[in-house]
Amino acid sequence: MAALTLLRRGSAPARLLSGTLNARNPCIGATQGCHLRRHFSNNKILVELDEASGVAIMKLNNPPVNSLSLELLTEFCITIEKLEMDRSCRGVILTSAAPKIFSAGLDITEMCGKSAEHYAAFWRAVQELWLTLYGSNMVTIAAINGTSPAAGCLMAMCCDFRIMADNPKYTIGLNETQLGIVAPFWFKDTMTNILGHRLTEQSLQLGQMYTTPEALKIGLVDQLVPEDKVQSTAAAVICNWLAVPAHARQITKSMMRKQNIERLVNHREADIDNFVNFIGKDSIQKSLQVYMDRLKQRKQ
Ligand SMILES: CC/C=C\C/C=C\C/C=C\C=C\CC(=O)SCCNC(=O)CCNC(=O)[C@H](O)C(C)(C)COP(=O)(O)OP(=O)(O)OC[C@H]1O[C@@H](n2cnc3c(N)ncnc32)[C@H](O)[C@@H]1OP(=O)(O)O
Repeated sequence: MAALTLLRRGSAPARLLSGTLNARNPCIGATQGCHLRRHFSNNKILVELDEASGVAIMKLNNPPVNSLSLELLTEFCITIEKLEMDRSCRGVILTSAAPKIFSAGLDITEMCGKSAEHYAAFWRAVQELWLTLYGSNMVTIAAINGTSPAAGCLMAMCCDFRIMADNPKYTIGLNETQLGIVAPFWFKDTMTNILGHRLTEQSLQLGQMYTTPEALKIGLVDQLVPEDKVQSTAAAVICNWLAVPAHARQITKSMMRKQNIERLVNHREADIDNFVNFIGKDSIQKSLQVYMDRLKQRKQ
């Protein structure tokens, strides 16, 4: 099921009309203390939905580093789709349950020593995550409470606004070339829409990981806050976004993202074939193995 919410759902006005929230200030219920919270979780995603504010906090919970395994990717998409269908939910704050790591990106072990069928299923799930999150009608805020390489950075870039913990140890960026692999065109397109062509080219070629002040300076993140203020800032920011008339905001979001989304939708199978051919090459498998070995050696 291709999750192309922004394109395929003509539901913005319906969602707006059926909302239980104050149209001028959707967070007003929350500030008046009428909290109705629903918790639900899959194995690897924790969700707390505050029906008064219409905001769900979605925590990645795949220790130790929130690597995006096939299982996590699948759960992620199911969760977003479930929230998207839930009339009491209008915004999502995406964050990590793991201390110091937002997400280590794709689970490299899913891309090593497996069958072509496995690589195809894995890549389809990665595409689905991007289509679901980038194409979401909901307001999405990334509360980046730790380091966020590669697909971790991609998830954050899919959101409408990025708040990062101002910790000198944390970094963020698309580092694929450092692993000897290549960020696909839709990773590139997502970054280009945020940073522009020149900076994206440089960033991707170098596989650059940015410190938090660097990320703020180039606009990869929108706001830096002390670590203990990440969640409260995200809650305040999402209220501002939810205060905008939903149908107008959603149509605008769709207008800005539609081209990129259509490009992947129209080339989805070719992109999977490319990935399977690329990742199955002996030289690429060797690069990934060397990278994993280095990661493990760092600890010794
Ligand atoms: C022509 C083009 C056509 C098609 C496109 C082709 C290809 C595109 C392909 C792929 C795109 C991929 C995007 C990605 O997301 S790749 C993943 C990139 N991720 C990284 O580089 C992060 C690597 N990890 C780290 O840097 C660090 O682990 C850390 C900074 C996130 C955390 O550091 P810590 O010191 O806190 O923790 P560690 O001890 O390093 O790690 C703990 C544990 O976890 C394992 N691990 C870490 N990251 C991953 C990962 N991404 N996948 C799987 N496993 C990971 C690490 O090895 C440790 O395991 P052990 O405890 O030693 O068993």
